[in-house]
Amino acid sequence: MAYGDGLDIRVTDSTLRDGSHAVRHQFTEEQVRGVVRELDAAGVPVIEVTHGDGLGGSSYVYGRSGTDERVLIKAAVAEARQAKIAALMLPGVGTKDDIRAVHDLGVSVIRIATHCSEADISEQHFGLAREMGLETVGFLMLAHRLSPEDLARQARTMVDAGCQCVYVTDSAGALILDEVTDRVEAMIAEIGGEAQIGFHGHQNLSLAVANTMFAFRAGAVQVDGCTRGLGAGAGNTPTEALVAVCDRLGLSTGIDTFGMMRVAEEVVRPIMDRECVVDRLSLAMGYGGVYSSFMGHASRAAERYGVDPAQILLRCGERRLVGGQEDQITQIALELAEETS
Ligand SMILES: C[C@H](O)CC(=O)C(=O)O
Ligand SMILES: [Mn+2]
Repeated sequence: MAYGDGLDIRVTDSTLRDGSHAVRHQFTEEQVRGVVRELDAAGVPVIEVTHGDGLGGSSYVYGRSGTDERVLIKAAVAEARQAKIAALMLPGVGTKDDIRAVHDLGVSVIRIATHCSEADISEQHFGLAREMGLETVGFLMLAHRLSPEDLARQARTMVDAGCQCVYVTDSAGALILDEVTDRVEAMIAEIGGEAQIGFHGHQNLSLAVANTMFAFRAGAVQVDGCTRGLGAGAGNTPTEALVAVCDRLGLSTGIDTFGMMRVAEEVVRPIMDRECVVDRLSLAMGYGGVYSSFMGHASRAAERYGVDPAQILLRCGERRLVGGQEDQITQIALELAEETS
């Protein structure tokens, strides 16, 4: 299966959205301009720019943005010559007014994300986005928590509402190879022919590139990466490594392999606080199936209450917490502090 438009796979680079988690939502306008300019020149077809938790995410609970995301989005649109600019929104965090506003700023792809079992909360947003002529993508987050068949049923809800591509979103970096294949295949059986399938990977179990290739082989034609892996938790599928693998396999992404390597090293690495790595914490998250963006919150709560961040994260996994329940991380830290006092 191929994406079309001469591409086998269409890559969306989410450095300036998922990477926002890893820099505590402090991207500056200058950084966004620089990264967009270079990714665009390397041929990246879609670049996502938003607060890490999507439109409207700047808040006490999720973390305040250093620069208003609309300023960043406007700057990204101004810099892009060929790339489409995408924005992510989570119904309830953002609203339909946010979709209208970023459409007016020049965003052309809207990606609407829900927990994997809650697709129905996205219906009105897909409807509005299609009426406005936006390209639509759906994210079924923490996709490891549902069976392939149940996930496919959720994908059906999104497609019926107007979604043109549904992503298997491995928010915890918890899926392992065939588990990706099974989910993509189940979605193809349910919505193939009506919509495309995508895959968004995290690196917690060191499988992001391999999982992405398993997704492609099963029929996914849109995939995500973050340059230098800059993203939540252990980071995301590194775009430059993904592009190099596709190149070696003769799959066209439209992206310049060596250009991407340069952007990763010379443009993105210098704006990172630290490398995104598979360490004790991020690996425990992949193992325990914990939402990647909980890592920063857990580290801060652990420091504040003098408890082990890995224990916080493992408890988040046991309780099957989902995005939006970040306040419970503090609650768990307090419980652990009480248990050990
Ligand atoms: C809002 C989340 O960070 C979306 C995402 O990238 C994921 O679930 O993974
Ligand atoms: Mn992610």
